[in-house]
Amino acid sequence: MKCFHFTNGEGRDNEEPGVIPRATSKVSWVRSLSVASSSYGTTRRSEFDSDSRDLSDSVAFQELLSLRRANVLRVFTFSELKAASRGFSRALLIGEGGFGCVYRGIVRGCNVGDGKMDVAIKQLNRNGFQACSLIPF
Ligand SMILES: Nc1ncnc2c1ncn2[C@@H]1O[C@H](COP(=O)(O)OP(=O)(O)OP(=O)(O)O)[C@@H](O)[C@H]1O
Repeated sequence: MKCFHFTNGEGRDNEEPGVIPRATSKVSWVRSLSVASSSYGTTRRSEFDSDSRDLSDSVAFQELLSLRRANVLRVFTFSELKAASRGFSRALLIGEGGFGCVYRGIVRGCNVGDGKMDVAIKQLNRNGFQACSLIPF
């Protein structure tokens, strides 16, 4: 999983937001986000298999860079991610990585399909950087 730290959307060049494309992309509040996917809304579970993951992450990173350049990225607030995962419900826990737990969730208002998207949301450990991440599921 790639992690990008940023502050308010006006960050340094090396601060890449982990976001989903959307027509409007104004940022009012952000935390650290991360994203790993090569195809929004159509991520296959096999992308998390060890052999394909590095390539998948690399493709996703390049895609995120081009989306950011096109200014069609949307940053989700902590509240949105919390709501999407029903308050980081243990019932929606789908995994755990070195930096925190990953929850399944649904975000709305995306510029894909019916506007709803299944995502994986990582909540970083409080002992590290307290933040969330969002990954197309
Ligand atoms: N997009 C996703 N779709 C489905 N399951 C996911 C997704 N992302 C993560 N998971 C699940 O959560 C687990 C932990 O994922 P994570 O990316 O946090 O692992 P990691 O790379 O080892 O963690 P870290 O980057 O914190 O070291 C995965 O093994 C997987 O089971």
